[in-house]
Amino acid sequence: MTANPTAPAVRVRGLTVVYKTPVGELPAVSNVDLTLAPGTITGVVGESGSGKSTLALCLLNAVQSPGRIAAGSVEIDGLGDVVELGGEELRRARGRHVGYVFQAAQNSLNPLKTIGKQLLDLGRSHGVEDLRALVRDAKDLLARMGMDGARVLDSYQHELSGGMRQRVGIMLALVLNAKVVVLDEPTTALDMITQATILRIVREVHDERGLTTLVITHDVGAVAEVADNLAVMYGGRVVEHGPVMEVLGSPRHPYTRGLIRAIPRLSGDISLARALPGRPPTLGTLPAAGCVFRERCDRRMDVCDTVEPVPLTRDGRTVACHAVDAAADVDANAAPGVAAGAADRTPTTARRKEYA
Ligand SMILES: Nc1ncnc2c1ncn2[C@@H]1O[C@H](COP(=O)(O)OP(=O)(O)OP(=O)(O)O)[C@@H](O)[C@H]1O
Repeated sequence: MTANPTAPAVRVRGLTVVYKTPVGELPAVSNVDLTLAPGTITGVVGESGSGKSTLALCLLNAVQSPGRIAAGSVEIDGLGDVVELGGEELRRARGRHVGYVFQAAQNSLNPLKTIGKQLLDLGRSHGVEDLRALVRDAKDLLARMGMDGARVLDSYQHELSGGMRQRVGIMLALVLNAKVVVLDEPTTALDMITQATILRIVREVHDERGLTTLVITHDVGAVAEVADNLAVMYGGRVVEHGPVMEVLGSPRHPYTRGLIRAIPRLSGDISLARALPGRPPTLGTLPAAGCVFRERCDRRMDVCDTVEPVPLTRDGRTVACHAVDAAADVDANAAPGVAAGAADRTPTTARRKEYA
């Protein structure tokens, strides 16, 4: 898996998204920094409500009322800060620059038009001149996903199964040749075998076309198959981010460890799988200060109640956890030749930059 350096980078900085609730606006995504390196696939995992879809919508500046982007930027190479785009510029960017498969894509097709008609509408609305080539490309993508392209294009959505509609959604996200592709739960309506096939095709198309891809999923196992990097979200924060095999192989954040421990095993000792105790926070139950994960954490310290941990990057891995920082400092202090400043625990933005 070699990343394509000509693909666009995506830089999310200080992103905060709030939703209006009866008790005021509350953050679903809080001050998130996340870079998608050019030509890589980044998986985003986390329990329901952790903010994955909200973060992904920001790549298209598509957060809908009662939500809004309250702060931050989403810079995409060749496009600029998407948060600043509006009107016609934004409409053109969607589909052309950023392809998107929405969660429940299988339900988002127009029931009154054939898939082929919707494909042509999409092409025309983006000024595609060679509509024949567009249809050819669509058929090719559908065939790769195991479908009869001509038949599918002649069908209405009710004539297709949920899994077929989901694959149509993936085709529509890829067919305009967008260089940034966001897939929100792309395989939920598919059985296990088809999921694996679709993710393999996503990987192939990603490599062939030199894309930068974000894949949101609940399925930690599936993401290991397809992603280069993994971001773990909890309570609207990215609590850990790094190369997928490293994050899954030696998770540092207690939440990542809990998520991995909770994966049911198909072989070996089934009793080793342990559900993470407690429940993820909702917008209303998110603590106003301190670490959002502390109530469920097995490494909770006093500082976690009052100070929110700042994401620190070491050895290409970003983790937001006081306990991990404390342990790393012990190691750093034990190692000869390490700068004394590494033991400074002051959680400031300046410090974050220094590590990043
Ligand atoms: N339209 C909305 N109005 C109010 N709150 C919302 C709205 N959409 C999302 N939220 C809240 O924002 C938080 C993040 O939701 P989001 O859908 O981004 O999470 P998610 O990780 O994608 O969850 P899932 O895996 O279930 O899709 C949740 O607490 C959710 O209840």
